[in-house]
Amino acid sequence: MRSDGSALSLRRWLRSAGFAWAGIKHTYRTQANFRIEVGAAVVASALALALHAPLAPILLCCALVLSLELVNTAVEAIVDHATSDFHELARIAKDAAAAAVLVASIGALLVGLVVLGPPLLKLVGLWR
Ligand SMILES: Nc1ncnc2c1ncn2[C@@H]1O[C@H](COP(=O)(O)OP(=O)(O)OP(=O)(O)O)[C@@H](O)[C@H]1O
Repeated sequence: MRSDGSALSLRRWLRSAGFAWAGIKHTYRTQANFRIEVGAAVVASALALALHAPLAPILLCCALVLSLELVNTAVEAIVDHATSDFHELARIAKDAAAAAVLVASIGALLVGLVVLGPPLLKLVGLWR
């Protein structure tokens, strides 16, 4: 009985994960910014590994920026579905969602500079 329940929960979880993966694939296909952010995440993570810098803050920042880009894509889709007319509330929703990505990206850039900057400067001999 209990194992049946666990199997059902796992199947539900896998089904939800499938929908989520479809959302990631759609965003990657349609949003150039998301592709750039994925590329930046790969480069920053590889640099952290190569320079033996802390990986956790880099991964956390990448997850935050990519998640907010996914939410931004969702907001754009909902707004476009709701109206094709120009509307002040539609503008506010899209601008605020885009601003969330911008704020997270600036934060991620600053964290990247703080975490990766010193080991990079040491590597090129500009930091003792
Ligand atoms: N229906 C609308 N009503 C009012 N303003 C809108 C509407 N649709 C878009 N805008 C304005 O135009 C801006 C750009 O909208 P758009 O949907 O092109 O977003 P985008 O960030 O360029 O999307 P994408 O990344 O998919 O190209 C919005 O941030 C908003 O200011």
